[in-house]
Amino acid sequence: MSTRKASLTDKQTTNGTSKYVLERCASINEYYDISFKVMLLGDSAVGKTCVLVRFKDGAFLGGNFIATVGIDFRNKVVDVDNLKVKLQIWDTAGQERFRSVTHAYYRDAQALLLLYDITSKMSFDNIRAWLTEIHEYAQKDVVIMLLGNKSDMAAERVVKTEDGEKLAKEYGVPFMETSAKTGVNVELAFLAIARELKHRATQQPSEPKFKIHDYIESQKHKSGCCGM
Ligand SMILES: Nc1nc2c(ncn2[C@@H]2O[C@H](COP(=O)(O)OP(=O)(O)OP(=O)(O)O)[C@@H](O)[C@H]2O)c(=O)[nH]1
Repeated sequence: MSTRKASLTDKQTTNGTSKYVLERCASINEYYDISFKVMLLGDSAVGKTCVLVRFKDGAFLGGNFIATVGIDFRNKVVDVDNLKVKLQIWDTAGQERFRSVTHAYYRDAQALLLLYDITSKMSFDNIRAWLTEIHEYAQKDVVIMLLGNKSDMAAERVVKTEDGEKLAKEYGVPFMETSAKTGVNVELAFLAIARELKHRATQQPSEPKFKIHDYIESQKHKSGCCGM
């Protein structure tokens, strides 16, 4: 189905190397004002596909693990301050053999959600290597968020919450523990990214700067949730 663009471009800003266009677009199924590309990265089996499906469909993909081949994407439109923000979310294959395919997509992403699995020390240790790749291939001003997934698996946990927090602090990126199984913090992660991107794109110099860390903390406390 084709998307009709109603040529209502209101505003265009440049921010470092990235360019955002505020546009009003419509199709029968989808209506949005502004759109951004978000990529999910991290080792195989950390739960990237499950986090995306939880956010998009509100469901958990349990059962047999089927590894992503190459790259896949899904769209979701969310409301941010009366604007319809479309997130085009690219789910990448974590397996090493697909890296050269996924590298080609980094440059177009405005935000990256980098996942590890709290029950896998190796997936956590590999985060530094992922960040090196990101710095090599992604836009300089890309928004990065670190997520420690599978927070429901308390008995199998091998990565402490504090270690995730510490690493995120070292790289200056926001951090949350999520569970695709229970849904904890999944929506918050995407909404925080949507807000950050929307603010970057539309912010007037007179407006106060959006602070993603503060937003996350305030929303966590509002919903009364924590890492679990
Ligand atoms: N308990 C629990 N299991 C999860 C969670 N997220 C994912 N899983 C399970 O972990 C396995 C891997 O999940 P996927 O989402 O396919 O992993 P992926 O990161 O997309 O893997 P690749 O496609 O190979 O990169 C599946 O068996 C999921 O059911 C979670 O939050 N909690």
